[in-house]
Amino acid sequence: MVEVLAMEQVTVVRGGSELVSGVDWRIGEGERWVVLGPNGAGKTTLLQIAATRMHPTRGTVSVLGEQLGRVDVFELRPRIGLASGNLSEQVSRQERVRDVVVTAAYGMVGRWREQYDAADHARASALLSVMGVHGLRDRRFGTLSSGERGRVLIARALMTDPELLLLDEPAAGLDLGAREDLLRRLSRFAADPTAPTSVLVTHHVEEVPVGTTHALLLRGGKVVAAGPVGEVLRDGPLSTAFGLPLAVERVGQRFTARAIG
Ligand SMILES: Nc1ncnc2c1ncn2[C@@H]1O[C@H](COP(=O)(O)OP(=O)(O)OP(=O)(O)O)[C@@H](O)[C@H]1O
Repeated sequence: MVEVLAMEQVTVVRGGSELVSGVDWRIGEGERWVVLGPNGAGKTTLLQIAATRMHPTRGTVSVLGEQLGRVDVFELRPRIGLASGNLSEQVSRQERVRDVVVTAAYGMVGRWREQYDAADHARASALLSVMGVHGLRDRRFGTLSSGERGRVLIARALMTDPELLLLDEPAAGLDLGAREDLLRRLSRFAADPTAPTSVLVTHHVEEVPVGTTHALLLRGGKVVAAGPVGEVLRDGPLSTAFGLPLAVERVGQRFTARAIG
C-alpha cells in the first residue's frame, strides 16, 4: 500500500498540556477518511500536522512519503489541499472570489502577481462550477455567506491538483439544503478514482459523505478507534468518543446518531 500519511506516536504539547497524545494513524492512497470527535478532541491539531502547518513535539510524521523535519514544507504544501475556517480568516475580504481560487496555484493568500495563465483561470473557473459557486466568481470574498466561503475554499484547495485533500469541518454552519448539496458534491469526489486521498473533520456522523472508506475517532487527544468506516462508526466506539451512550444507525449509505437511555 502506498502511504499518503503516516503518524507514529505523535504527541503535541502546548502550554504544558498535550493536545494530542501518542497518535498512530496511517492513510493509504485513495482512501477517504473522516475524523470525528467532540470539541477539543484534537481533530484540528491532527489536520494541521497532516497539512505540515504544525510539527509534533514527539513522534514522527510522513506526508506523501516525506518525513516532516527532513523536507522543505514549502515544496510539500502545493501537493496538499487544505480548506479550513482558519484559512478563511486569512483571506482578505476585498479579494475577488476568482482570485482567492487562482492564487492557490502559487501557494499564497492575496493576489499580487499581475499575470496568471489562461489555464489557471480556466481551472479555477471549472472548480468553482464543481463546487456550485461559479456565479459568485466576481464577488468580493467578504460579501459571501459562511457556507459560500467554505465552498470557495474547497475549490481553492483543489486548485493545485493535490494528492491529499484536507477539509476541516466543511459543513459547519450550513443550512440543511446547503449541507446536503455539499455532501452530494463530496460524495462525487469520493466516487471519483482520480480524486485525491482525503480527510474530512466533523463533529457529526450525519456529515459523513457517502463513499467514505475509513474513520478515526478521537477523545481527549487520543485515538478511540481507527479503521474501516463500518467498523468504527458503531455504538460502542462512538459512545466512548463522545462520552455518552449513543445509538448509530446506518440509513442507506449515510449515518445518524442519537443519545439513548
Ligand atoms: N496553543 C495552544 N495552547 C494550549 N492549548 C491549545 C492550544 N491550541 C489548542 N489547544 C487545545 O488543544 C485541544 C485540541 O484542540 P483542537 O482544535 O485540535 O480540537 P478539535 O477537536 O479540533 O476541537 P473543535 O471540535 O472544538 O474544533 C483543545 O482543548 C484546545 O483548547
